[in-house]
Amino acid sequence: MPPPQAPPDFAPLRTERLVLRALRSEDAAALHRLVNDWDVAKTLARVPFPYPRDLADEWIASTWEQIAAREAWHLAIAGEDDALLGCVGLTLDRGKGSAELGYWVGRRHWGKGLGPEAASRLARWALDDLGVGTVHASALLDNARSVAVLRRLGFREAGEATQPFLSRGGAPMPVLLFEAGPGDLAAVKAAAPKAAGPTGSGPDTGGGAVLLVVACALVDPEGRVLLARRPAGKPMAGLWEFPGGKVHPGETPEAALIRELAEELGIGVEASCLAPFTFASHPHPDGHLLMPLYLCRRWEGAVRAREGQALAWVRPQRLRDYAMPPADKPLVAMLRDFL
Ligand SMILES: Nc1nc2c([nH]c(=O)n2[C@H]2C[C@H](O)[C@@H](COP(=O)(O)OP(=O)(O)OP(=O)(O)O)O2)c(=O)[nH]1
Repeated sequence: MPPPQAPPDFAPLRTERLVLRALRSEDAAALHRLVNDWDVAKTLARVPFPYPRDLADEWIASTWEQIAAREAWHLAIAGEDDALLGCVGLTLDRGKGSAELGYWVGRRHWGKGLGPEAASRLARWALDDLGVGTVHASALLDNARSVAVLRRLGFREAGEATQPFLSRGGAPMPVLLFEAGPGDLAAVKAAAPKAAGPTGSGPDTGGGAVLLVVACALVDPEGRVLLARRPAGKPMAGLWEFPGGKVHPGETPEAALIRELAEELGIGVEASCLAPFTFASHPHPDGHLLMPLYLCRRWEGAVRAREGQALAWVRPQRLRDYAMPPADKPLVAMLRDFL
């Protein structure tokens, strides 16, 4: 049978913000641009780096064959405007009645939870519509963010393994294995704050989940405080904030902050150098924000913007010149008095 020349007739899967559809020939240039990026490729076992442009065309055609043969569903993650944001894939193991799930999202679209949103939709489709009993997934052992995402989706840890990574020239890399059955993912559906939407968990109802975010005022030897600007595409983009982020399930606030400071600023911080200072408690679209703020004057390495965010070292008296989220207002006043 000649290979298919056009995308198969696959009924797209939809999520709140995304469409998961068959890849098209026109996606090749965007796919190449997004995946030919070391920060994306390094976490993927089956993607070479650098990624040749021709491979994008070949890969897209091969996904059509796999869908037609009902062997694998490698789909485009598309936004509301149909633009390609990343890919999510499912490979069936008919013999075992299971499927392997994987996904990646282009760097410029990170930080919005798009990968987990796509992955959980495709995993549910595998369990509900394809009828597999187990969905497997894996993450590099040192990729704390991916590991936390899989746990948050409801995946259970199922051991460790070593897997060759094409992106690293075939080098064997330690990975954590995960699996989920129908019950696991159903539980996540109920627990995911974003899936509940603003109606069920609105800030003023008092019934919403508490969103635990940790933040840090890094203070340099001149007494200036570091602010970071929220990048375009994130909620509250353009506002200045204290570096930090959400506490993942199973993490302590200190561990979460150490992880965020390493990811965002490339610095190493000891838990003993994080001094609890105060906290913010404020309504938030995803529930109710509870944000401990730590002070830190000692860290390892030079602060640099690892996620393309603007950074500013600001004298306490000038903090009020920077537009910040409403939750931060009382924190700024306390810092000004204290420093
Ligand atoms: N880091 C930080 N977040 C703040 C501050 N003030 C404030 O309202 N927030 C809010 C903004 C966000 O809604 C939330 C932090 O979530 P985030 O999306 O930045 O967290 P994250 O880095 O874990 O990102 P992601 O994985 O969800 O993309 O807390 C602040 O000073 N620092």
